Amino acid sequence: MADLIVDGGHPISGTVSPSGNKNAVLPMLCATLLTDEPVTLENVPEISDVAKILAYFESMGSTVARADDGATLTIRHDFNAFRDGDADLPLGIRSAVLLLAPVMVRTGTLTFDTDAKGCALGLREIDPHLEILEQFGARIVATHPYDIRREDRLKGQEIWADYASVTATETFAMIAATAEGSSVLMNAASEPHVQALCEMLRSMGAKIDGLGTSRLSVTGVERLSGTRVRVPDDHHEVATFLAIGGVTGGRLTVKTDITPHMTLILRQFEKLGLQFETTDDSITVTGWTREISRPYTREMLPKIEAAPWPYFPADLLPQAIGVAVGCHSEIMFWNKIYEGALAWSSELAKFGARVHLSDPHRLIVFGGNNLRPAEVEAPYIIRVVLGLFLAAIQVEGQSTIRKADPIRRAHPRFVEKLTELGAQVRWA
Ligand SMILES: CC(=O)N[C@H]1[C@@H](OP(=O)(O)OP(=O)(O)OC[C@H]2O[C@@H](n3ccc(=O)[nH]c3=O)[C@H](O)[C@@H]2O)O[C@H](CO)[C@@H](O)[C@@H]1O
Ligand SMILES: C=C(OP(=O)(O)O)C(=O)O
Repeated sequence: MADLIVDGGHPISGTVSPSGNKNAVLPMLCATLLTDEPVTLENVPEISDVAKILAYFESMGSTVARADDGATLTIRHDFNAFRDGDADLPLGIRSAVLLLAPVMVRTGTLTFDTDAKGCALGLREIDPHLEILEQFGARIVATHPYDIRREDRLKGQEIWADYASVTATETFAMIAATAEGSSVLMNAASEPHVQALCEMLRSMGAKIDGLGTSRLSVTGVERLSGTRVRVPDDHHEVATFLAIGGVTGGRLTVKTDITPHMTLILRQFEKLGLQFETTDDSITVTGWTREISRPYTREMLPKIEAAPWPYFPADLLPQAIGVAVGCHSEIMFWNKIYEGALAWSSELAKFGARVHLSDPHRLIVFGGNNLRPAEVEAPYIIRVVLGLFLAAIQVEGQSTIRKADPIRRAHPRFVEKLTELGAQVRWA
């Protein structure tokens, strides 16, 4: 495990381009299994989760060609069955669960023994995925390890999910695209990455309606073709860079075409005193007042709530918390999704921040802290490393974030990009 050494208190200014969205590229890579034709993906981030999925493809005999820009991949699969011993799905990443649907559609057989655990945010269940497979007609023959099979083409279904799950919605879309007849998913997730997968499937010939809403309807087609598509920029990374620029007193511009997806995200960071200017292809952080916006309802505690899209994303809550520790007054953070995503907040006390974990979902950050550099340890949660980084980078002096490696799962060249913008930060 590697540590991040952060020399805080220096303005980070300039212009930066964000990477492709990890949570978009992973389902898009998995969807390449739905066709025998080549698929080209542009703006692919060089991250360890992508490397694990590509290693799995190559172990199955698929070809992966990388263009000179390093970010354009052309993938072609020609296996249609597992050979003995080849069926190990990659472990240790949540998106392993996204291989289940396309492998089932492609080969008719699934054997695996993984809980597809990702970041340590609480229980990461696989039940919604298995339920969808079963509802479309696959049979669970054995569990732990799992042996799941289908005899015929999967059959279209109307499903009303318990909750709007990102990866389960992606599983649904990948199965329904070529299932017989029509399918509907109520309580579908609608995150930008879910929309990106559905747009990719459409460009392969799938008939999908309801993108960006909670009702996805799909008319199954016999086969999907190859395509060439671009992975969207990562809205988590866009917001993170802007926050880093703001808390260091810099003026930082992020070049991106995803400003329409950033409206609520920027509004929540504005509650923390960050100031932005937006154009069609860029967002600039221009200042940080440290003042939390006061609600008109004077008795109410200001709050930022994270929930499934179009709410503020749970994967941005740690970064918002990392900004809030430097503000002048108090604000509550409410993670409506995960029951284990806030325990790390006790590390913030080492910077001199005062926080109170009200229950597993709600955290109050008190303002007016006299922050100091600290040595802290990150849990296995990508975006918490960024939250701790935001606390460290705003304080003058040297801080250390132990076990910071999880950011390599989503944010390529993070340290290099920040160094180019004037940050004093390095791996150790
Ligand atoms: C590879 C990938 O894309 N990972 C993302 C995906 O994970 P993932 O798809 O695993 O997350 P889900 O959307 O399934 O939600 C995770 C867990 O939250 C709980 N839950 C969720 C929604 C809800 O309304 N009620 C509820 O209880 C469930 O216990 C569920 O197991 O979406 C999460 C939520 O945006 C993000 O944090 C992850 O980065
Ligand atoms: C929680 C995350 O990832 P995963 O679901 O892959 O663990 C994340 O991307 O912040």
